[in-house]
Amino acid sequence: MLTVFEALELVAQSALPLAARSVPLGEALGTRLAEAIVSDIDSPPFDKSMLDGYAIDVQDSSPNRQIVEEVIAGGVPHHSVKPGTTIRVMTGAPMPEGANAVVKHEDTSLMSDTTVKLPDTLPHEGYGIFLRGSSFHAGEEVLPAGKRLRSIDLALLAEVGCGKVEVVPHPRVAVLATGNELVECGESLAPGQIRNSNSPMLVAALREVGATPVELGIARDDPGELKSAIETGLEADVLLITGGVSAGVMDLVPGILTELGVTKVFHKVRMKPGKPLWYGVRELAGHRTLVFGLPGNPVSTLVSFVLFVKPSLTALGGAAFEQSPALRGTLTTSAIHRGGRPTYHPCQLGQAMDASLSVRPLPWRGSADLAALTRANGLIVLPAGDYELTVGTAVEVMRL
Ligand SMILES: Nc1nc2c(c(=O)[nH]1)N[C@H]1C(S)=C(S)[C@@H](COP(=O)(O)OP(=O)(O)OC[C@H]3O[C@@H](n4cnc5c(N)ncnc54)[C@H](O)[C@@H]3O)O[C@H]1N2
Ligand code: MOO
Repeated sequence: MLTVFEALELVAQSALPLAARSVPLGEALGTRLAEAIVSDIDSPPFDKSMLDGYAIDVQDSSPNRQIVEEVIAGGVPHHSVKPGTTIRVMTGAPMPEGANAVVKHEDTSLMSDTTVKLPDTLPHEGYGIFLRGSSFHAGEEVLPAGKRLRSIDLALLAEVGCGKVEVVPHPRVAVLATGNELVECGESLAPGQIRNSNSPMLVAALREVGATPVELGIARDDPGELKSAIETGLEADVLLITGGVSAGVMDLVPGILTELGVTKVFHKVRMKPGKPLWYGVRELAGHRTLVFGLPGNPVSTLVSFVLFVKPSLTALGGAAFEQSPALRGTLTTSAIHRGGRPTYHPCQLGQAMDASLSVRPLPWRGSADLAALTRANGLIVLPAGDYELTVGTAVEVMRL
């Protein structure tokens, strides 16, 4: 059986960036730029007043000035500032010729409708003005290719006129739950039934990492129903199927995937939970779909998602295939491990008195004990073997 590391290496080989495409700015949040962005303008595009007040020449010593014009944001001055005169400007208005500072409105007093008295001490030259091109110039690169776009980056793209941008798009990820025992969460349970908790969890986890979920509902353990749902799912960039990948009589998923042209890369990984994880790839007419058969138990699904799916999605989105960094913390209670598979054990991470990371293993009843995970904010990575770890032992942890 493959180790987690070996399996991750295989996934990384096929999780390659999606083809870049042009998207409207409103859809670009969280994607990575596929091109460097070069400005078509100086920023600001004109010398701009940063205050409501009076545009003056600081060399002019006249205490009172005649107001020859008012310029609002969006307007343009028609006069220049000459000795003994001033132009009233609003924040955002272009500065008139002949002015080299702005006096704040509240530091002045009006003598008449057309005369203003300036303070005894004038501001220094340049005060209250944002000079043309002082942020950047036309022709300058303002955002590099590969940058992940945050809200502030979208503001800059808008400023330089990019209504559409070339990005590596968010992966589309289909989510299919399988199993005769499953009903949707709004339904009451007949004997032997349980509610589908994997789909809402995966859809939300996908949204958290910026992927676009495509919900395919529940497919019964019926070859026809499974095949048709899987065929739809294969149109996405990634297909997540939960359940039906271990060794039971109804575990039909691997066979159907093979029939639909998905090439198996591996089945089973030495880890707990999540051992029956299945991974394959389909290439058809230039479209690649990564297919994860996630073990049905909700905790197994979650751990497999965190370890394998999440880094794949980041790589598809144009970044490196990387797991969130492993951290070191110190056990605050002892922990016992039994078994030949490394275990990802739920824990509560906190801050110790010396500001280091404290790790409290949580009581956990295995891969169907979803409730225990709601109390956890991390996983302890316990290596394979039979041993006991005492309080104070350093352990590897991952944040959830
Ligand atoms: N003979 C063997 N049996 C099992 C093995 C094995 O290696 N040999 N592996 C065990 C492990 S480990 C796991 S994990 C499970 C995984 O099984 P499957 O992926 O085939 O999943 P199912 O059998 O369909 O379901 C397992 C369990 O999870 C529940 N489930 C399924 N889907 C959902 C859902 N959408 N929401 C909530 N719960 C779900 C399902 O009812 C089962 O209880 O196999 C072991 N067996
Ligand atoms: O590996 Mo299974 O996921 O232990 O329950």
